Formats: sequence, structure tokens, C-alpha cells
Amino acid sequence: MHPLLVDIELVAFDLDGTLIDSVPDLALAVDAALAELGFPAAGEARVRDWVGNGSLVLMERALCYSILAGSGKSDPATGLLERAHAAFLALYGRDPGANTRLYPGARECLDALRGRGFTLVLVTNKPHAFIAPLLEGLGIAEHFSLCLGGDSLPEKKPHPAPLLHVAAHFEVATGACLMVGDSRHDIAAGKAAGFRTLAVPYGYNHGEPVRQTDPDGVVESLAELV
Ligand SMILES: O=C(O)COP(=O)(O)O
Ligand SMILES: [Mg+2]
Repeated sequence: MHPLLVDIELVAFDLDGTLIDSVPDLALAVDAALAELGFPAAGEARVRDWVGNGSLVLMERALCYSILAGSGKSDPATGLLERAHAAFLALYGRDPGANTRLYPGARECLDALRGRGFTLVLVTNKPHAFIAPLLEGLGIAEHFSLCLGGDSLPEKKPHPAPLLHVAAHFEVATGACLMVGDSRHDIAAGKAAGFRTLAVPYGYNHGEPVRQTDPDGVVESLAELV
């Protein structure tokens, strides 16, 4: 077992970029939403760097890019962003898991931790409505005792509120909790909540190495954790 798990009771997992590679489906929905509004596709490589702050910010980044590329302006009107976001939610919601896969090691890690009695929770910035279809499609819904989305509480990561919420809900001291994530928002939220932090370097962190955020540990694969 990884040294970071010593004295840990609860493990909070990020979803996108940590457990699942969801960018293929996110990018399809972003590009389809942009097309509905008359903008050209942004493409998967760009979308990869825009994931991490929830769906509204994702579409804001996509619109800013599209408008900047097309006209030199970078400030989308509020109405346009609302329309783009609504289009994204509808398009992504049709089949959010069609091209989404678990990263190597993720299932083994969840199975092993669950088997050893850890409380597992999911804390993602993704809208809550998409969590169940994705987890059920991948066969990992039963592993989690609680799932929070980016719209479950007034604040989302990097704010510590979702992590403080899960620690309080299960009556576990924050020092006995570990946050596992791929982005600076996960590590910042974990540190601010008093959790131990573990980063995976293969996910989405706005194009920068997540090691720069000084997590307590880094694993190349979640299998290393167990
Ligand atoms: O939806 C996002 O922006 C990111 O979701 P995550 O918190 O699971 O990485
Ligand atoms: Mg993530």
C-alpha cells in the first residue's frame, strides 16, 4: 500500500482526467454546441486544456477562443454564453460515456481500496446530472458512498467546501482524508481543506505539469496507490 494511505480513512477522487478520459466526448459536445451557434470546431486538443472548472467555464473558454479566432474580440455577451452552455449540456447529456474510458489502473485501485474498507467519494466539477450515467456505464457506481458535482454546493474546487462537506458528512478528520486529482484545482482544494493530496500526471491541467502544485505525492498510475 502507498505510504500516503497510512492513517487515511476516506479517499476523495476527482473524475475527469483522474479516473476517466472524458475529453473525447466533451470535445464532441463542445464542437457541436459551437457549430449550433455558427462557430468552427475547437478540436479535442484545445478542449483538453479547458476542462477543470466545470461546464460553464468550459464553454466560456471555447467561446472566447472562437470569437477571438474569428473577430479579434474576446468577450462573449452573456446571452451567447448561456445559449452555448445550454447547447453543450443538451448535447453532452445525450450519451456522455460513448467514447469515455477508465484510465489503466483506475478500476483496480477502486476495487482494492473499497475491499480494504476505505470510504470512497467522488468530488468533481462536472455537473452532477452526468455523474450517474458515466459511473453506471463504467460499472463503478457502487464504489462511491457519495458523489458531489460542481453544482452540488454553492462552491466548487478549488474552493475547499466540497471536501470539507464530505469529511463532515462521514465524520472523518480532514487529516485522515486524501484528495486524488489531476489538476491544480484538486490539489488547491485538498490543501485548503487540510486533506493529504495525491496527483496523477496524465490528466488535464491547463497544459501544465500538475507536479508544480506541490502535491504530497504523485503516481503515474492509480494502480501504484494500492
Ligand atoms: O468538469 C470539469 O471541468 C472537470 O471535472 P473534474 O473536476 O472531474 O476534473
Ligand atoms: Mg480533473
